[in-house]
Amino acid sequence: MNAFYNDAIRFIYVTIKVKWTVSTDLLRNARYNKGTAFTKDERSKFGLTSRLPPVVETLEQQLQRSYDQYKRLGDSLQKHVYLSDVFDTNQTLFYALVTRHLPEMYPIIYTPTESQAIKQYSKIYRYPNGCYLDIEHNDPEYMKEQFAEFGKPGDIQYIVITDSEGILGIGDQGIGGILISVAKGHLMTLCSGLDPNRFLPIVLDVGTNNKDHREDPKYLGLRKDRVHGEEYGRFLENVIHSVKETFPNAFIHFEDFGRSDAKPVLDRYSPKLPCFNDDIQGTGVVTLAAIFSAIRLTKSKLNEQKFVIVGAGTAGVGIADRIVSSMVKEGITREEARDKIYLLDKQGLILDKHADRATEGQKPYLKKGSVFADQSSSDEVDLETTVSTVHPTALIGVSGQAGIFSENIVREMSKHTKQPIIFPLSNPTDLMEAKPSDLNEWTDGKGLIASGSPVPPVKRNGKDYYISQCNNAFIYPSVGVAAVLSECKTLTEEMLSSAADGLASTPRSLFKSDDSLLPDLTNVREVSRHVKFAILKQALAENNCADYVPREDEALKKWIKQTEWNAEYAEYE
Ligand SMILES: O=C([O-])CC(=O)C(=O)O
Ligand SMILES: [Mg+2]
Repeated sequence: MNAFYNDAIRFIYVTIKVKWTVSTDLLRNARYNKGTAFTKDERSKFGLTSRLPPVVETLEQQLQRSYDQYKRLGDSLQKHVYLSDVFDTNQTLFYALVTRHLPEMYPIIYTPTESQAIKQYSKIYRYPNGCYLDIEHNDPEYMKEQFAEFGKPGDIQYIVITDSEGILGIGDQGIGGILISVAKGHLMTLCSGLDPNRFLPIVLDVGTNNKDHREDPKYLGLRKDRVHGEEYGRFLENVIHSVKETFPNAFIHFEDFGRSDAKPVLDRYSPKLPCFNDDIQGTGVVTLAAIFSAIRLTKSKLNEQKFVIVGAGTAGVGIADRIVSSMVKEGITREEARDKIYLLDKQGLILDKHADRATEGQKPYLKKGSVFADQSSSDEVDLETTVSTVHPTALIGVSGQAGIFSENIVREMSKHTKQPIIFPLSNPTDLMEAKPSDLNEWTDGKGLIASGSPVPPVKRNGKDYYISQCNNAFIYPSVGVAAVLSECKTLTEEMLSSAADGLASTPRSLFKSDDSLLPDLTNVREVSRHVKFAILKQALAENNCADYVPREDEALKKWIKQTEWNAEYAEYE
């Protein structure tokens, strides 16, 4: 009797406790929370009835309220914080809201507002955003335990890792870099349908040399000099090893690593496991796709172009390498292709005499200083001299130097080429190498312009010129999801080339206007299906693809669409 009584008490206690736990879990778990959209039945089943106002709403009604709240906010950073709160409380509502207002909210959750949020991370911090690994815990066993908190082996499919040294064009941001990993994940879902619950954002805190952060009493990361060299290498090796042990099928995306580590890290891991560097490969591929569109408009060939690339870091070298691969495919030698590309860093054109300071990635592009000896009064060859000597057909900026494409330079370039291709790609907006409206003016409307951050159309002489956004966001979500779907052993060069071809050959109906260089953001999901199709076809041709991937074109197209995650509420039993 006594035992029965005790059991009964325990039973009641456990039931209540379970109910209590479930209700708070459901409301506090952004993945499952539906807020006011929990049905009457669910409310009563999970003990939520008195925890919610009585009216049951649809997702549509919630979307309207959220959008009204969003509209009432003053500046972009406030809007960013608001959307982060929605994400942290109700993931379905977040993705449904941003999907509906993508062109408006994309610059808020991503570039350029993201850069303000990263700079101010420790000030605006409210809620942890992913996985934080610091170099003071440089132990693979510890790391595996931490990763296991985020899921079982099959749970995580896609991981974005940053070490925060080269965030956008704003450099070392320490712990705040977690938000670039988070933002990249949001776009994976919005643009290409990755299940957000299969995604893990990681920041590696190896210290920061950013004085502002180090001196900020609110700073949330390690207050020590950034670690480089062997210790850094061992730390990264432990991280990658532990990731692969815990989540063997996860694809790894490296983001915003510093210029000295980005390429060596990619070279170390890309032959061994499925991984990708967005700044080198993503920016390279999307820029090449925009170049393909531009030369289609100028009715010329890639091999007939001469490129001046300003900014010789990860993105600059990545773009140069991608152009070279395509030129080689068109039939010239690697050396001939490299001769057509002029790389400049902060000091100017990178010349043979700079071999000592050049990174491995820059070395193939060194130019003979003697060619410029007569043109330049100093030892260095600046951008103006390079442009007036070389007469480039394309000028690409990934320098982080606002305004470096000056009126003189652009007018000089325009004298020698009818439709100059000019891409100021530095992010965020205030770091662009020139304003698209100025470029349009200085080229008399003839310039084929694309920017890294979104800008409104340029209005001139009664005409609207749409400026395409040439941001890696047009490519990495498709590359990433295609790599996950294929379960490829490694991401090959040919798969990347097929991504550029896939993007450049998307149906013109998905572009804003005839002279747009890249498709319109509103159509990004549709565009991404074309790109994924191209990549998966290549993976199939290489036998680098799981057995379950359909072999036949129509079945493959259908399957790609079916695998996308959509922001809809599920019913709970
Ligand atoms: O995040 C972006 O907008 C593009 C990018 O990778 C960068 O600028 O580093
Ligand atoms: Mg980046």
